[in-house]
Amino acid sequence: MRDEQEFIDRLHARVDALRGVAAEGVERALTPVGTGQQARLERDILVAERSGLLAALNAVDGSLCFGRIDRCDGIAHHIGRIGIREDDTEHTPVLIDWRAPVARPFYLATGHTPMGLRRRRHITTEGRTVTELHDEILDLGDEDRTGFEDPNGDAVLLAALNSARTGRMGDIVRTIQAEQDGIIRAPHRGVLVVEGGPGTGKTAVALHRAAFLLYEHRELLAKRAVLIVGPNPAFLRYIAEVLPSLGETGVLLATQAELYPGVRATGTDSPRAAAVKGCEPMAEALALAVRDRQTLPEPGAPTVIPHEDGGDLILDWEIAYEARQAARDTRLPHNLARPHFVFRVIDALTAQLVERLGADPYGGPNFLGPDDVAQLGRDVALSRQVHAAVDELWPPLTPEGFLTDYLADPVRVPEADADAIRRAPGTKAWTPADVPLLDEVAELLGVDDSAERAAAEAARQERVGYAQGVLELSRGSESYEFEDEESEVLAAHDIIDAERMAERHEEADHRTAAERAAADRTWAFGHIIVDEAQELSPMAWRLLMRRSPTRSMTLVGDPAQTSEEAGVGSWEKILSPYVGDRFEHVTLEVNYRTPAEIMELAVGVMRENDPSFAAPVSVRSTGEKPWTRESGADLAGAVADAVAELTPREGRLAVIAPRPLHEEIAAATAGIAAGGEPDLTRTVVLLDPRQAKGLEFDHVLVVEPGRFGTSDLYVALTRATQRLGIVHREELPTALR
Ligand SMILES: Nc1ncnc2c1ncn2[C@@H]1O[C@H](COP(=O)(O)OP(=O)(O)OP(=O)(O)O)[C@@H](O)[C@H]1O
Repeated sequence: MRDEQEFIDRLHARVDALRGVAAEGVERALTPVGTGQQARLERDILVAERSGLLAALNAVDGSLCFGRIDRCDGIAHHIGRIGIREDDTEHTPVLIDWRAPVARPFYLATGHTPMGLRRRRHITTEGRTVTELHDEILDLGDEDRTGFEDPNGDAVLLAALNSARTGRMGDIVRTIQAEQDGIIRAPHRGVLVVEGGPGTGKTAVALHRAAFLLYEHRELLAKRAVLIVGPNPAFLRYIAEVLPSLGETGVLLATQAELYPGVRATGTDSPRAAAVKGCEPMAEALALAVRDRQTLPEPGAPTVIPHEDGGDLILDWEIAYEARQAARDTRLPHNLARPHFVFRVIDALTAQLVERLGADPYGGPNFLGPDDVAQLGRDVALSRQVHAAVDELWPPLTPEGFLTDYLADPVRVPEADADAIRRAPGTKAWTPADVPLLDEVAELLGVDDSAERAAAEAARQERVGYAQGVLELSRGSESYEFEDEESEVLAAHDIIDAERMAERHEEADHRTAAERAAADRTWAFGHIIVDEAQELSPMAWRLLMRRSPTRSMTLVGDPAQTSEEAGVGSWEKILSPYVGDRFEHVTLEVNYRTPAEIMELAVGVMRENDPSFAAPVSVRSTGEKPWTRESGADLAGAVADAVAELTPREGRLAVIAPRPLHEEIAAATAGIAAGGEPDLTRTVVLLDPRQAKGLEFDHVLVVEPGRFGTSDLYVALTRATQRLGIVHREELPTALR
């Protein structure tokens, strides 16, 4: 204990020193140096790196080192959340990052396959104080004993599983199990699907895989960022601490609702509307609806445009049809093909004008020369009326504007579907299911950013102009100030030209890759991790696949817990359009959360419909049977009583009840956190099954389970790590009776 404490003290002294250096580094990197794109880019990267290092050092402070391996060859390594090196010329490692290959035996070695280890030690610390050691002897011939031997070797795991919950997920880096380690470090570069029942550690594994990939492919992922998609904001808050505790900060966590920059999807859809918006045929419907906006005048009823020469320009069906065909033939998105349409129309109308003004009444060649024709073309191109007529036929569209119109009057879908998704007049808020549609439409429309690019160039020119002014001033002042001196002093204009000076004054972009990615719809992420992947609709998958052109993804989920109607039940169905059958599929089989007694009940519910349903095996049992209680007339009162009984002294209790009962329960139960996004760190929270997805609590009270669908009930029953109670007034589902 004393040896380990000395080591931890030395380690922290080193970390404190590193923290000082990193803080100073950030400061220094922030002061502008050098000129030109490259220098600025390097500076930004440096700032991001140093800030990341600082954040990492701060985040892992609590339990920096958690293990040690002693090899048979006499070498020992301490294992921790991040790697730390000595300040010597060799940069000797003091603490090995858990992700380094050297650390791997810490997770994989067994008495049967010791991987060259003599002993594995788990070190528990509180702050900077060592409080416990657990040793496992792996070389059975070794007679040395430390007195800290753990006879079963799983005391640390069981302590972690039994510990009181805090309302925030913790990392599992101390106790990653061998089957999980294989997934976390999987070398597979494409799509990796991780399937497993409740509590098998899917979320934990996904987050540790993110940390591993950031370590293994640091350079690429620091530039391209990692995106983690979770089912709802409460879940993202629940997992938000895990990666920082592993020393990783540059990751973007988002729900589907946040994946379209500039839009906050605060509205809600009925399950049916969400299902229709999410289904695959929506893509085709939107594509056709965009084409519908490329219209033609009725044959025989052309658009007549008065022109300044006193005559009319006739935009008829033939002209528009040919222009439309030519524009469509470019296969460009709507807004980018539009200029092609416009040019064709202007050409045709100019030809009319040339014909009218320059025609030789005696049948000779046209009087007008190329310059006249060009001038007439410009006149047509500048005519407001021509533009109005063209806009009518091929309007410039924005994704938000188009989708607003579309949802007011959905076309190209069956009547019943149109009824389901039609927005009530006056509704403005976007819903999460609208986000993939906005993205789809943005793709179909394309962004004609020529105006923005022109503006950016104009702004640059302005900066150059300003810099030139400054340099001229300095030239002017030179003759004045240094008039009589034979000075060697270099003036500004001697060492820098206006272009460079302008660049120097450009705003430096100090955002991390994750921040930049969050603001850019067309960002290609280095890796995407999707949790509760079974819930995403085909339209949402289209959006995500656009964000991952390299198809480097980890998808975790459990089809048995699908609650969204739009969710895709089978991995093959989700993935075959994008990667065919080229994806890896692994399954986790052990349930680390739910005790065997509770799991037995939950599995019974699933077997009602599917007698062959297979569930993961619980790693522990508590001896406490779940109980059910009939409430009599006063359901809310019975819930309040049960809450009083179950509320843990330490840890958390969740009441999982159908949404319509929430108001009544919240009113009867003092101190319960309720609402759309309740604070999960409070001792007692009220949730519906969908809010409870992915979360866990020490104790759970399920209310009126007869009202839940099968998969929602399965989710609700599998949230507890210790005790489960059920209160009901209505009849119980058969499996719970
Ligand atoms: N190796 C491990 N060591 C310690 N705790 C673990 C380990 N693996 C999983 N756990 C714990 O088990 C619990 C369940 O893990 P997690 O939430 O990742 O499961 P899940 O498969 O995502 O569950 P669900 O599908 O129900 O959301 C968490 O508290 C997690 O910390």
